[in-house]
Amino acid sequence: MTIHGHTKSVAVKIIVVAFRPFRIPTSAKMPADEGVEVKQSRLPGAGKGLFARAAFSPGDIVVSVDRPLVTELEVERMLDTCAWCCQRAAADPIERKMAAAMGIPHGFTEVKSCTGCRRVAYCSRGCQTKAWKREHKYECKVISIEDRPPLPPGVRAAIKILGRLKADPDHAFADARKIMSLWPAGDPDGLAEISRLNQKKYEDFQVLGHAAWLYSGKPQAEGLDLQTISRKIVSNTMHNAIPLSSVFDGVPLGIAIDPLISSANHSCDPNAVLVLNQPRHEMRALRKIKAGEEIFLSYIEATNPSHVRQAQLKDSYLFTCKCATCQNGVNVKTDRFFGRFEDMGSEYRKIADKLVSRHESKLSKFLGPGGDDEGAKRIAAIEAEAYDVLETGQAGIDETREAIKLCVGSGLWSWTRQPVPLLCRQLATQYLHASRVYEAFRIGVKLHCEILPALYPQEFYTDRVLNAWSVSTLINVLCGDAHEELYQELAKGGVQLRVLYFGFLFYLHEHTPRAFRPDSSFAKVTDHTYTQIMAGVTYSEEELKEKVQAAWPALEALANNVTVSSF
Ligand SMILES: C[S@@+](CC[C@H](N)C(=O)[O-])C[C@H]1O[C@@H](n2cnc3c(N)ncnc32)[C@H](O)[C@@H]1O
Repeated sequence: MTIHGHTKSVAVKIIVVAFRPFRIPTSAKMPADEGVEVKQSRLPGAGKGLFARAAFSPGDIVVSVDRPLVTELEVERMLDTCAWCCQRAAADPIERKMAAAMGIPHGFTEVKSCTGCRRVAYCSRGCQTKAWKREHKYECKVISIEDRPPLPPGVRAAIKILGRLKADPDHAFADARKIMSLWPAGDPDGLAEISRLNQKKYEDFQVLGHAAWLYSGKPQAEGLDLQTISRKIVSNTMHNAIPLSSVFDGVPLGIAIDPLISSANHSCDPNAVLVLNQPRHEMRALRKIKAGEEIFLSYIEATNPSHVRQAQLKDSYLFTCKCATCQNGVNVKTDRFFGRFEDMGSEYRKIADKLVSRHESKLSKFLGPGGDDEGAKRIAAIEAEAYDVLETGQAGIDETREAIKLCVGSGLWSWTRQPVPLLCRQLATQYLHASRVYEAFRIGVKLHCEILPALYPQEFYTDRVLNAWSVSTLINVLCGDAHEELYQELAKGGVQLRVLYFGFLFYLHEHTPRAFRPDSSFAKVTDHTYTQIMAGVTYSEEELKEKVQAAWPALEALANNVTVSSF
């Protein structure tokens, strides 16, 4: 088979949204814990932290846990996702068909609901048995009551832990104590701080904790105050939750909490990242970590400017970040603008003036310290508008595109200063939903060639690998009959899609096992694709690599040509 022919055999229409929202991948792992230890953090007022006992190189697994101590699905996922291994089964028939064609697990996973409660589901007898033995027997009756609304994840976690505590206090208390000892609820100062920062949230969690105890039938266990334990577990589960999302498409699945992974403090310049290999959680080194160094994850998108990060950490996690980056002040890479306000054209100044009044109430959130002159206010107003488009969840293609144009067109934002990269990811997803394959491909290429390498220097970073996978599947679609005309037009301009496909195939083959694991479902899918495609070509890998190298500058030129005026 020739290069020209190869893609026809694997062309599938991609409707699965493979562009994930920009988020730090969130699953951790706890390795055999000899490599790490929990001790007092050097971050002021941050309590304990996770420390390396051995040296790690970039990409090394620092911690790996088969399954976190607690995982709880979102209420919306309880009937289409396995409550034990967290594998989702796509319900939409078209999504299912397409995912199955690509060998992606949510395309062929089947889940069956528990016949006792009909509130949770499992993908296999094995998962159901393990779940029953460990936890479901404690919650099945409690959650089955028909007129009871579905309970939030933190409450369900507390119900299971209370059940285990009642049945086997000696054993279960060790686990419960580990969760309770996490900050903030594990520390009287931490609790006082959260009630000061957000009294309502604090009280809500206390009420939910009490509800979990009541719903569990007011359990008692000798020597234990289960009411207080229930409140602490709900509070700490909600405050320290690691969000779980599906590796292939970023669908939010639920939350996890684990004493080891959850001991890692946050840094805005993390040296490790959490990767979910359902249901295994792994923490991987992003750079060299010396023995004795503290290991940090980022709980949020660390490439946001510092005022946005601080606001997000306060809103979601109720703390003020004391990491080294934040201690150094705001003049860090994430905060730097590309241009100066004085150079902003009059057209953009006028737009910014209008935005100043529209966003008056939230300008302070976007104003850097000491910057409240007219220029700073206009910049803050543009930023407020752009983050609004990102965060409301209501924006359409036009709004997202306009927000990118506003930032980059103003001359102050580069393509790599947030929220522009986040908006690009959003736009790519929106184009995909609208079946605008070529536009999604262009943005994906811009992300691959320019934006993501600048934001995440590690080639094995999961978001880079996932984006490469999206682009490769889009090329596949563009090589199909439906896009023949466009294909020829691109070829005339020097963009040889079928050759470039191999560039992505090789990239994925090399980096997926490192970003995830060789035995992860994602690595299996990319490996299968690689084997299938390579079996059908007459060239050797070396020959193909040479062709890719020669074709690559055309792809880079395409990325470079994605400018505000070409939108
Ligand atoms: C998941 S726990 C991490 C373990 C925690 N330090 C402990 O002692 O249990 C998250 C809590 O740690 C603290 N923390 C984590 N990162 C921090 C940071 N960068 N600055 C200040 N406090 C931090 C906050 O109290 C936060 O609520």
